[in-house]
Amino acid sequence: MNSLDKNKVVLGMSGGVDSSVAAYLLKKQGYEVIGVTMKVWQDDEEDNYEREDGCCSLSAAEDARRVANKLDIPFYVMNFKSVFKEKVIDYFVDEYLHGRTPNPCIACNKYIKFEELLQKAHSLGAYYVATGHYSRIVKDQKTNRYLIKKSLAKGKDQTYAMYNLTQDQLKHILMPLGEYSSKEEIRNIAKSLGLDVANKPDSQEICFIPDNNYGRFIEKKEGAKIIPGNFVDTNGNILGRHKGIIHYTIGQRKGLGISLGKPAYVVDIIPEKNQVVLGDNKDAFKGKLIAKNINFIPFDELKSPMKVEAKVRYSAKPSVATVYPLEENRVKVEFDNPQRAVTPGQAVVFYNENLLIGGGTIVKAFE
Ligand SMILES: Nc1ncnc2c1ncn2[C@@H]1O[C@H](COP(=O)(O)OP(=O)(O)OP(=O)(O)O)[C@@H](O)[C@H]1O
Repeated sequence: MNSLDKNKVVLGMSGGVDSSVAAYLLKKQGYEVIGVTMKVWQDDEEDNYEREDGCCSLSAAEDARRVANKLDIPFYVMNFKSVFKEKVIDYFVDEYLHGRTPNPCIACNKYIKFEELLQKAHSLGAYYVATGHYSRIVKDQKTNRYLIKKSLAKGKDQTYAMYNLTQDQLKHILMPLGEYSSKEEIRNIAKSLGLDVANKPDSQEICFIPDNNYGRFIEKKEGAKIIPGNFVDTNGNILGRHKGIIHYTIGQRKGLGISLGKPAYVVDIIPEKNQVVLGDNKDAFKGKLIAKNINFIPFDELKSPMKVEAKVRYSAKPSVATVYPLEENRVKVEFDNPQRAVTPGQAVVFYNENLLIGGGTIVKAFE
């Protein structure tokens, strides 16, 4: 570790405008920057890097290479396919098969970008790994802990997917975009540098499923295990047939393929019975949840109940709640106002204004 150079950083470059501008900003700050595009997504039969879309397309790597050339920084394409399959894709598929709704970006941040890529950075002698995420990492001078704060760009903040990073990871991460107040500013920097990625659209939610059809993606990989079952009402009465639990998520209304003469919403999924429970919109609201695999950022352990603002999904508004510590690294969260579509498998993430307090994986929601 002693031989790591604190002036050297490996930057994950996805060929988009954010990581391209991050390269420029880091270089301007005096860092020796090494650009890396990770190839992460692989298909069993075909090599999907050849496609024109998705973060790992050939064109994405070529975009990143062109930016690196223009900024005069070394650039490599590295193969992370097998670890990405194990830590992100297999987890993603398995969660759906068990009736939960996973968040692959959280797994990718923890295990790929800030673990595997960080290890690569260290093997190249770099102390830091950097990304174009909208998030701020600051060191608390009093406690010497690394804290995560929301980005200043409203609507772009990506801290939700970082709640489970450790202090050891955080001390090696740089995110130079967090201090900027809008994406527009970042695009303008790219334009002023003459980078042709300046107007590229934002990347979509799941990088390895470019058409967003995750049901088909899982079916193609795990076809045999997807078994149709019953839609039931909240009293357990059978309403009709569903296509397999992987095709549904809590709160879903569209694409149910059943007509009940009134709007119907998925309010629960019972994997043991292979059932999807349909109800009214009001049935999709829950006031309490249990979460596991809890990680806190400003401290190691929660010793007494804490008032926070909590988010139950990436796009949810933070809502006032109390977090109660439980055994086995779990918590109970009680919201002041019930939340819609609290979904097992998704993360609940706690904030105190701009400060990320921590979070965990939702196990169940109730009342
Ligand atoms: N395939 C990849 N290889 C290397 N780094 C990556 C890759 N995909 C994402 N990253 C890094 O993670 C950051 C956040 O990724 P995300 O998918 O949210 O992209 P984004 O916010 O649209 O950024 P960009 O505009 O740089 O694509 C990127 O800015 C980049 O630093």
